[in-house]
Amino acid sequence: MSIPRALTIAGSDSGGGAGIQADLKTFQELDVFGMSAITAITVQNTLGVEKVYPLPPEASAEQIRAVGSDIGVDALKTGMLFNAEIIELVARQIASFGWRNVVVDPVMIAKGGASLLLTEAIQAMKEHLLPLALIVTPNIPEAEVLSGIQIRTMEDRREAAKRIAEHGARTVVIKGGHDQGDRVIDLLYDGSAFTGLAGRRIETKHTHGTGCTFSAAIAAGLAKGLTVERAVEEARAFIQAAIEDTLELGRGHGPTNHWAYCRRRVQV
Ligand SMILES: Nc1ncnc2c1ncn2[C@@H]1O[C@H](COP(=O)(O)OP(=O)(O)O)[C@@H](O)[C@H]1O
Ligand SMILES: Cc1ncc(COP(=O)(O)OP(=O)(O)O)c(N)n1
Repeated sequence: MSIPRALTIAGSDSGGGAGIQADLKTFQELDVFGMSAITAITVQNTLGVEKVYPLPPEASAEQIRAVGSDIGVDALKTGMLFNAEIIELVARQIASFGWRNVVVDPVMIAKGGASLLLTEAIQAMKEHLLPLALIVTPNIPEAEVLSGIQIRTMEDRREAAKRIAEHGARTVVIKGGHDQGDRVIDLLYDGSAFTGLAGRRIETKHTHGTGCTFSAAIAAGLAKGLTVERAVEEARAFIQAAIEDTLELGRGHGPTNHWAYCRRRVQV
């Protein structure tokens, strides 16, 4: 039996709730062998990001080459990439391996307001990374930046998804974690049709790393051979359980519970 293998190309979160740490926990919980290429080290806890130390761009590229040429990659996700040089080298590696199951989480700003992507790197993301994406998963502010339009209504959200798809991403999922009201709606656009995936908004401040965890769960599903739609569905179930069964860690925005989804499955 072959073991599904997934790679995360992202930043390290010392607090363990987001970034590489969240991704590897998610891969492990979803029965996928996880590997990492670290792009930056953040000094971070539930109170916010204190400092960012980007690694030399070649360090990211070499980690990708090392695991790709030896262990192999069934699916990958990108997270915090920080600058244009890292984006360009990462995109070059992905293209040279010909990997197709690519999930791009266009991480820009942490919930506490720290910048995780330099403004001048946005163009590089559009130009070099989005054309390689099977799925791109912006939250609402990221979708505004990538599409160049303000999102107020569902119609705006659909228009933004279309514009983001024009950069070459095959599927766009605009996440609804920033929605107001009692529902969150993730909007999926596959280049021709829209699907609104609605769920109950869970009232909690402990949502640190939701976007990282969601995109990692999608990558895990793709690594296991799920379709895009099924991988997104399972990722939604995974993150909802992780938000609901809160861990109450730290004094700020705490991490989600990466054990919750599988523990619930064992109980039923
Ligand atoms: N309070 C919440 N209740 C239910 N689902 C949520 C909540 N916050 C985020 N989500 C879900 O978590 C996933 C990540 O979304 P989001 O928080 O918008 O990403 P990001 O961390 O990039 O801002 C989406 O599937 C979204 O619907
Ligand atoms: C190292 C690192 N990568 C990404 C993020 C942002 O994660 P996200 O899932 O968008 O969650 P919040 O920061 O919005 O809570 C991060 N903080 N650190």
